[in-house]
Amino acid sequence: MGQQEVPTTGRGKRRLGVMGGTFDPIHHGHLVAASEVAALFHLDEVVFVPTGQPWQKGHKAVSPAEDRYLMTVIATASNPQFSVSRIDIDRGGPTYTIDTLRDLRALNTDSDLFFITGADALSQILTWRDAEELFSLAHFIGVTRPGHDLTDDGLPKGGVSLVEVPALAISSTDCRARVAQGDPVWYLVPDGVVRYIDKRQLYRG
Ligand SMILES: Nc1ncnc2c1ncn2[C@@H]1O[C@H](COP(=O)(O)OP(=O)(O)OP(=O)(O)O)[C@@H](O)[C@H]1O
Ligand SMILES: O=C(O)c1ccc[n+]([C@@H]2O[C@H](COP(=O)([O-])O)[C@@H](O)[C@H]2O)c1
Repeated sequence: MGQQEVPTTGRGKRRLGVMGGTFDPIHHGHLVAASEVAALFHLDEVVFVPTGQPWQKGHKAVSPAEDRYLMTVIATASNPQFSVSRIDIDRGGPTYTIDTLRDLRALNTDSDLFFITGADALSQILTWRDAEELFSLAHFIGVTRPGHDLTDDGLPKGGVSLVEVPALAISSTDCRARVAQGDPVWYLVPDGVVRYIDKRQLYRG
């Protein structure tokens, strides 16, 4: 892992990383994964795409999309390689990565796409809508995450790379629980996100 061959890009094409997530809230696990993959895969940019309605999290209450979007903007603003897209929020309805990738390809005809996903999400990918078509739209990069096995079993050969990233045992679930209990989330999420959670009184239960 980490030493895998970097897939080549079409001639003259930009290399655009895509980091999808519910980001409720965005934390340093997300940011380190994106930064590490950007360096290893020579990406020109990583676009963070907050979900509109994450249909597989349907049983859990999710914060308003605008709050998740703004926290993602705050967290990524200082990195010139990072940007944030509203496409999944503005499309409306449940979020499917097949739509994310189709839309991003249409908007970025000069780019090859690299979809970044943690080990937990990668292990669920065959349950996603139109799973078999996903791999024709982007190269998938699975990253290690503490507590989860990283494997490409059952996934198309050549469609997925597996990468070891610095282990950060941080989850949005844990951040929300900490805020609800009055515990600090300093240094688990960027400072501006701590301030935003406080200002908007998110996760107070
Ligand atoms: N600590 C981490 N290390 C590596 N990848 C991560 C980490 N946390 C999240 N990811 C990956 O980032 C993407 C978006 O994750 P998401 O926004 O659902 O965060 P989460 O912490 O898993 O949230 P929740 O706890 O609410 O389920 C997913 O592909 C997920 O696997
Ligand atoms: O396409 C799907 O059916 C699908 C199902 C579950 C998750 N995803 C995507 O996986 C990414 C991480 O999702 P989540 O719910 O773990 O925050 C995000 O980009 C989601 O849109 C996609």
